Amino acid sequence: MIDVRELTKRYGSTLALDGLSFQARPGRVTGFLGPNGAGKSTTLRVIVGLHRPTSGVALVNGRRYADIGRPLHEVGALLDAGAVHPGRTAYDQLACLARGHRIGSSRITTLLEHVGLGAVAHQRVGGFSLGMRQRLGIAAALLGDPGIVLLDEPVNGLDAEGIRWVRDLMGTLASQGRTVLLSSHVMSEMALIADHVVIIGRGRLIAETSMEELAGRFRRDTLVRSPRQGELAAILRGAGASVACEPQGGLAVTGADPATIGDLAARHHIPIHELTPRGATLEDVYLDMTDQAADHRAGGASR
Ligand SMILES: Nc1ncnc2c1ncn2[C@@H]1O[C@H](COP(=O)(O)OP(=O)(O)OP(=O)(O)O)[C@@H](O)[C@H]1O
Repeated sequence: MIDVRELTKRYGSTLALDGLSFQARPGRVTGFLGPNGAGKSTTLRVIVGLHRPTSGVALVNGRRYADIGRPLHEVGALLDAGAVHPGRTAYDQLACLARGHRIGSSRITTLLEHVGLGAVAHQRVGGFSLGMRQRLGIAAALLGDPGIVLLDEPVNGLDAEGIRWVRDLMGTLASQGRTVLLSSHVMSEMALIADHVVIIGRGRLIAETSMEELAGRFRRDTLVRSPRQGELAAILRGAGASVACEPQGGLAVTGADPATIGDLAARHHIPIHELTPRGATLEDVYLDMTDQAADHRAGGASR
C-alpha cells in the first residue's frame, strides 16, 4: 500500500507538487497519469526517499521509505531506464544491485529469462535498445521480489507486443497481491494496463478512480437500432428516457442505461439489432481534464 498525503514539493520557485494525496492499493494495477511536468516523477522520487518533500508525507506500508529495513525486498522501482552502465552486461548490472542483499545468481538468471533478456544476459547494455533497457529496468525493480512495484513510464519505447507483455506481467504481479503503480503521460497506454487511475495536473490531484468508472462517467448516450424503432421510441419515452432519431438511422437514447433499454424492449417483444453505449474516448476525457488543470494554473495559481 502506498499512501501519499498532502505532498508538496518546491524546487526553488517551481511548485512541482501542490498538496497531492492519493493511495495505491495492493492487488491492483494503478496508473499514475499526467501530462509532462505534472509531477509524476517527483512523486515517485519522494516515495522512494530520493527527494525530500517540502511538506506532507509518502508512506509505504505505513512507514517512510527511509524507515524500511530491507527496502529492496519491500519496494522495487524503475525510475530511469537509461541509468545503466553501458559497459556492463545485463547480468552484471543486476548482480551489482543484488550484492549485499542475499540474492543469488540463479534469481538473476531466472529474472532475465522472465523479462525476455535470457539470450542477451551476457551482452553489454550499451548496445541495448530502449525497449531492452526498459525490460532490464523492470527486472531490476523485481530483483528483491518486492510487494510494491513503482515503474516510471515503463512502456516508453516498447512496441505493441512489449506493451502487452508489460500488461500481462503487471496483471500477474497485482493478482499475487502486490501494489503496482505505473506512471505514464499517455492515457491509451494506461487504459490497456491499469484498472485504477490517479490523474494529476500541475502537482494536484484531478481524479482518483477506476478505469471503468472513468469511462462510464463520460458516457454520452446509447445508440439503439431496431426494426420497430417507432414503437420502441414511444416505450422508452414512456419510461422517462429522452430519445432522438439519428441522421443515419437508429435512436440516440439518454436517461436509460443499455440494460434498462434491453429489458424494456424484451418485455415488449421488440427485437434489438444494436445497443451501443457511446461516449468520449478515455483519451478525450483525460486531455479535457488535464487541459482544465492547465487553464486553472494559467489563471493565477501560485508557482
Ligand atoms: N530536480 C529538479 N529541479 C528543479 N525543478 C524540477 C526538478 N525535478 C522536477 N522539476 C520540475 O518539477 C515539475 C514536475 O516535474 P516532474 O518531472 O515530476 O513531472 P513529470 O510528471 O514526471 O513529467 P514527465 O512526464 O515530463 O517526466 C516540472 O516543472 C519540472 O520542471
